[in-house]
Amino acid sequence: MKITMLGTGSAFAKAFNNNNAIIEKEGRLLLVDCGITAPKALHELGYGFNDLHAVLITHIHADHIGGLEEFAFQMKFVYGRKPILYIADTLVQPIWEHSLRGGLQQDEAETLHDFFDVRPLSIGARHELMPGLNVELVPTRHIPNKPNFSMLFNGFFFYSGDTVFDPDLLAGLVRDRNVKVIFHDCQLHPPGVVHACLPQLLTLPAELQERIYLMHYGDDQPNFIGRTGAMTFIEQQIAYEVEQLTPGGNS
Ligand SMILES: O=c1ccn([C@@H]2O[C@@H]3COP(=O)(O)O[C@H]3[C@H]2O)c(=O)[nH]1
Ligand SMILES: [Zn+2]
Ligand SMILES: [Zn+2]
Repeated sequence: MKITMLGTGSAFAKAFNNNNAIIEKEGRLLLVDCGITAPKALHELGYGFNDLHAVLITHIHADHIGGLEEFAFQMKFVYGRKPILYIADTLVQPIWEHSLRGGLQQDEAETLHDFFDVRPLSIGARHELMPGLNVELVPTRHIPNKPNFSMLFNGFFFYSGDTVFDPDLLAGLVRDRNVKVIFHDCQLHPPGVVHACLPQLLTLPAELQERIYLMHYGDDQPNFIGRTGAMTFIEQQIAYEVEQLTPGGNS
């Protein structure tokens, strides 16, 4: 499985794009989140929306869904087909009513289903997203009373969808689920109120840190290179073979 971050920036970063990714498996592309900067970032990598097999959403914040209006309009009016939208079943109604409806609704296009082939994902099940790639939604804490999901891909690759520091969850993933690679959002400066912050992540034991790759960071990330313990910054617009990032892999 190959992953390329379209961006690795925090919601307010300007030197980095929004923290969205493309996962490639068996020749198909999955977009993981589609923030404000995603349309341009995709274009800069040589892709258009019609090249994507599907989009998967973690939660309803603009740096994760702000590009969906353009995605929907392009697919309907330029390419004439409905793209697959994978989203937690509990977010199907809110993403339309609280976000997309304002821009997308018009005569004869009254619902989310007029733009997307909606595939609701239930919690606690493993869902096949495309050949060779499955996902399990892991509810994570981000903003009180606002549903948010991290993603466990193929049982070994955990990708956080914006989460507070949760050392018990991380330890359990590695101990009980044999998770090998963790992409984790990282706010560089404390306090970590809605995201894990770097000083918190640095308290994790080395055997956890060595599996952790940091993303969703602020513009002063260059000042922190070499100050992340056994954790490694992921860089945007570089393709990584996830299997090679496992401890003992060839990274
Ligand atoms: O209660 C709140 C809600 C939001 N925020 C900021 O807004 C940003 C929205 O996107 P994000 O989830 O990537 O990061 C969030 C934070 O930077 C915050 O600091 N406290
Ligand atoms: Zn975010
Ligand atoms: Zn968020």
